[in-house]
Amino acid sequence: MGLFSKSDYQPKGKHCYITGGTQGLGKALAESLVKQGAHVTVVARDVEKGKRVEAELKALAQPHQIVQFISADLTNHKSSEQTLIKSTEPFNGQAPDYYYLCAGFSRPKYMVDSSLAEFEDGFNGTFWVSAYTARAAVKLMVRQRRVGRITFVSSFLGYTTFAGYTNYSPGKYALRGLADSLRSEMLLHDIKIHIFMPCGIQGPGLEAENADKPAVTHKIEEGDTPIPPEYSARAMENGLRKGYYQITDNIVADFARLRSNGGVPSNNFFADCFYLLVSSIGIPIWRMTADSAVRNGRRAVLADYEVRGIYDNPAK
Ligand SMILES: NC(=O)C1=CN([C@@H]2O[C@H](COP(=O)(O)OP(=O)(O)OC[C@H]3O[C@@H](n4cnc5c(N)ncnc54)[C@H](OP(=O)(O)O)[C@@H]3O)[C@@H](O)[C@H]2O)C=CC1
Ligand SMILES: CCCCCCCCCCCCCCCC(=O)[C@@H](N)CO
Repeated sequence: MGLFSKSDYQPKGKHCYITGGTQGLGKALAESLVKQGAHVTVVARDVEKGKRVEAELKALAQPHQIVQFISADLTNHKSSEQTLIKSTEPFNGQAPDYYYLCAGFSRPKYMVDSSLAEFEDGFNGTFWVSAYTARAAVKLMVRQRRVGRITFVSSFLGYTTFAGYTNYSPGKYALRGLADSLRSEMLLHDIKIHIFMPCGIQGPGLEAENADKPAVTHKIEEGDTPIPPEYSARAMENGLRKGYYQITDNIVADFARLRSNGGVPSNNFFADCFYLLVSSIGIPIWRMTADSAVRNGRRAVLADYEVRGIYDNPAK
């Protein structure tokens, strides 16, 4: 977007559908959108928290703005579809305009230590939790000949990954595959697709995952300083305003973006050439440090497995 041309990202008066809008990034976004004059639907599971957030958002809104919370588990495709339809009730059945797919969760663990359920929950809670809603949204919008935009939320760990994220990165990488293909298809219908690839975001989600994060995973992440959800939401909306397809929240993520990007549209052609050049040297160096952090953690992990009787025990 040029300095004097108006961005076509204009939440005012739009119906914004925010999954995971009751805390962290999604809640910060909901607040920002309400303040900009949007109608907002927030979706998450916990009813009590949802009602509380709905009241907080209503307090920020003008009387004509619609603010509603709907409780649903979005890892289920039927509830994902029904929830979207339900959100259209105050709008005469018209599909929402802007979608922000923030719902997600993360419980880092070594694969050796994960149950099958934890492994599957990881993928469901990162991929299907957004994919079902995206599918329902494009079908509804196209059927109604509506235009709009869908923003997925992946992660820095959707570009590159390391020990501890076998149940998280696969779904976050998969979201990138989905968004890349959908972006191309939606050129047919003038529906804009974006994907946000943030680094650490402070809040209850991160606190919960840090509570039992493997030491090696912690160590590799030392170089990243989590930012408040409001900053993260602002980075996302800045990218939307500029019309970026892949949106990052810092320069390190831009290095990862250029090193792992499936040939998607550039943000800024010349800046992207620079990021690619620097990352061609920087990323391999970073990978050496990450791998050595894993090797340095080896002794403690193997000793722990010895104590827990993992070795030569078919039941573990
Ligand atoms: N925090 C971080 O460091 C980073 C986070 N991300 C990603 O950004 C997004 C936001 O993260 P963060 O701010 O930490 O979010 P939180 O973990 O704090 O909040 C997650 C939100 O999603 C909702 N949610 C989770 N699972 C479901 C489900 N199955 N159905 C419906 N709603 C669900 C939660 O509500 P409820 O539990 O009531 O359903 C809550 O509102 C996530 O997708 C995360 O993976 C990316 C990079 C870094
Ligand atoms: C030149 C290259 C240098 C690279 C330095 C990189 C340092 C590692 C950053 C790891 C950041 C992880 C953030 C995402 C967290 C996330 O998604 C989880 N919290 C899940 O919720």
